[in-house]
Amino acid sequence: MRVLVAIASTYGATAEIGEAVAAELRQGGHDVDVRRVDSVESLQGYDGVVLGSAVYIGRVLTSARQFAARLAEEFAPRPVWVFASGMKSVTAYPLGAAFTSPVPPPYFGARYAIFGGVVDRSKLGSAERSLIGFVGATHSDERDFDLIAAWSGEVSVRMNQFDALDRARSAQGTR
Ligand SMILES: Cc1cc2nc3c(=O)[nH]c(=O)nc-3n(C[C@H](O)[C@H](O)[C@H](O)COP(=O)(O)O)c2cc1C
Repeated sequence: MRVLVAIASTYGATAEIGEAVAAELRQGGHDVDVRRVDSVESLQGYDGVVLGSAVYIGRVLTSARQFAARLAEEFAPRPVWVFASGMKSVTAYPLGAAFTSPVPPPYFGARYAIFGGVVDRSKLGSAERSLIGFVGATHSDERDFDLIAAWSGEVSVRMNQFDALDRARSAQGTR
């Protein structure tokens, strides 16, 4: 499957998670591009999408929501997987199907995997530094790349199932 990993990231932690997801999908035989959400003008040429965003003050980034809204019509026929990176409500292993299945819109409305992210105080301004205590996020790197690989591996298998179904439908002329 030709896959777009579209990322909304302020300080780069989620972008690096996106690269790790892409590496695992490539291992599964998929052809993958990782791009910032703002730079994607169309989903033409992609069979599926992984959308990942950082969480700030209890919400995924506006750019991720805008991306989903802006290309809503193009998303419709494509399977979409969603993850977030944050320091709270991190999804535990083992991952259930609810976390590894493609999701319908609105993309951050249903259940989705939340991976531990990064808070690097040295990159933050004074307002953000005072906010991290308020939201309960602490200075650390909580990314679990084994968990991210496990999630991506399951997503990769599901993508292959979609691909097989798509081919079968095309062969029968029902697509
Ligand atoms: C000001 C600020 C607010 C944050 N608010 C939340 C939050 O509400 N919930 C959460 O889980 N993580 C929160 N985080 C943690 C970020 O989601 C985490 O650092 C994320 O990995 C950052 O990704 P990025 O480097 O791609 O921007 C916050 C971090 C900062 C700096």
